Amino acid sequence: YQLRGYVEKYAQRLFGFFNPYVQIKIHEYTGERFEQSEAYAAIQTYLSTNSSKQGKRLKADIAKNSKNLSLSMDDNEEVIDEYKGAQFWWASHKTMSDKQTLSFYPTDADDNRYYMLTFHKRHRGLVTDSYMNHVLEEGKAIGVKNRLRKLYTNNPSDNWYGYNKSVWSHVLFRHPSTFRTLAMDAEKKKEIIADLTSFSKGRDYYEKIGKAWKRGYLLYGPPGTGKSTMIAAIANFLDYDIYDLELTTVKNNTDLRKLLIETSNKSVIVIEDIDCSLDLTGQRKKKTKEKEKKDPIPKKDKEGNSDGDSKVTLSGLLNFIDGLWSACGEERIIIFTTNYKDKLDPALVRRGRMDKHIEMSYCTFGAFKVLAKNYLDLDSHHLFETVEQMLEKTQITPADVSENLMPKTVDGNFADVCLENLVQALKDVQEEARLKAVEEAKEHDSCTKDELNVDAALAEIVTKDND
Ligand SMILES: Nc1ncnc2c1ncn2[C@@H]1O[C@H](COP(=O)(O)OP(=O)(O)OP(=O)(O)O)[C@@H](O)[C@H]1O
Ligand SMILES: [Mg+2]
Repeated sequence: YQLRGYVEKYAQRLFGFFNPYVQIKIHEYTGERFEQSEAYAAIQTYLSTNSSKQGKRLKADIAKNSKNLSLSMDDNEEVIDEYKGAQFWWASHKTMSDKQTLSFYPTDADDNRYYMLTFHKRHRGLVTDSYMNHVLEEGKAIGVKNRLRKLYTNNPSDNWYGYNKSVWSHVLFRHPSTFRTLAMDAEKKKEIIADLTSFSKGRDYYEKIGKAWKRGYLLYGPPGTGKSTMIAAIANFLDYDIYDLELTTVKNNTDLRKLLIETSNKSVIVIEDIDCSLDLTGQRKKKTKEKEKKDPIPKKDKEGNSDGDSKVTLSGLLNFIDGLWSACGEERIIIFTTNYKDKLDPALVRRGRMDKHIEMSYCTFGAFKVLAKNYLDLDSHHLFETVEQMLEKTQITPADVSENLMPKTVDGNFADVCLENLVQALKDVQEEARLKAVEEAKEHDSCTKDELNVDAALAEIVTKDND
């Protein structure tokens, strides 16, 4: 053995002297952990694009968390990669382990796979400076594109230490909403898409300006105007995971922070109906304390629990979004939705926390045209003009419009029927609004009359008193 060791050592030295090539080995499993090394996985995905074109013997498999069948090199195959004019040879090898022991947990780790990168020694600088990073980043990016996306929800804080230890649980995220199907004015849509695109490509920019790579969106508008639909469209557009945070089940600020830490990069963190989730209308903490002083018995919340149930405070939430901890990940979008923007504390929606405020409005003609195209495959119709005129004066949500555009009968030309239904619905809404306005006017009238009466009565009393 000793002799063999010596011979190998010197033979390699001699060989190295004449051999102009450098080799780098990347093992599949490293160290004690039986977990595939990140570098190996990234290289595998990177090479899969190359090897599926060049390789003759390939392996097909569905990798963990991936939606596509991926092809990779079989053992002892080789592919050539080119980068900045230099050539790189990648080969996949396997060494059988010479351990004679039986393992309790037979894993793939027993036969050691590795990639061998070979390149000319004049490219050594290129490899250490940029090629390796290029391979890893590209590989990771392809991996992210191929992965199955997930929709997470937070487990109630109470369950974290029991049987189910994780703070988030997930299902696969499949929502068909896209920006194409989202009903909205074309201009506004374009602006949002541009904003998202520049965000997702903004790694260097955010680093340059010294800001954490995250962005806050506030979506506000009446129910049924497409806020949730927009969130799904954003996640689909950027290929991000979604974390749907249910604030009412988070016990306190520390737990909130823990949830934040456990989120992955490239994700959308959503808090829906932020105005209902917390008593954020109470402004900052000081004011609630003042209230408590006046009102020493703890108030009960909607479910009848006493105040101690969720102790997430406004300041806790502010820190969640924009505090020091919020920078512990990157490429994250935080979205709040609300029906009443004015109810929210200004500190919560200031720029930097909620960078972009998007109003989801009642259906406009532009939005209607998208719906008509989606639902009825129509670009124009003689009723469009009527609809346009009516939409200008009517407040109807895209949800109501789309309901009317769904065919309910099979007979007849259903585009005509649907549009007629819609016009009728618009008329109904207008009539309803008119009646409401009349009623309000009446009420207002009687109120002012009552006030006048009270004033007169008071005046009478005062004069009597004076007398
Ligand atoms: N802008 C829109 N584009 C396309 N579909 C829409 C749009 N707005 C609403 N819809 C349709 O109406 C339904 C309700 O929309 P959504 O759930 O997004 O409303 P929301 O604004 O989140 O309401 P809420 O405030 O009650 O949560 C969706 O199923 C969707 O199909
Ligand atoms: Mg919603």
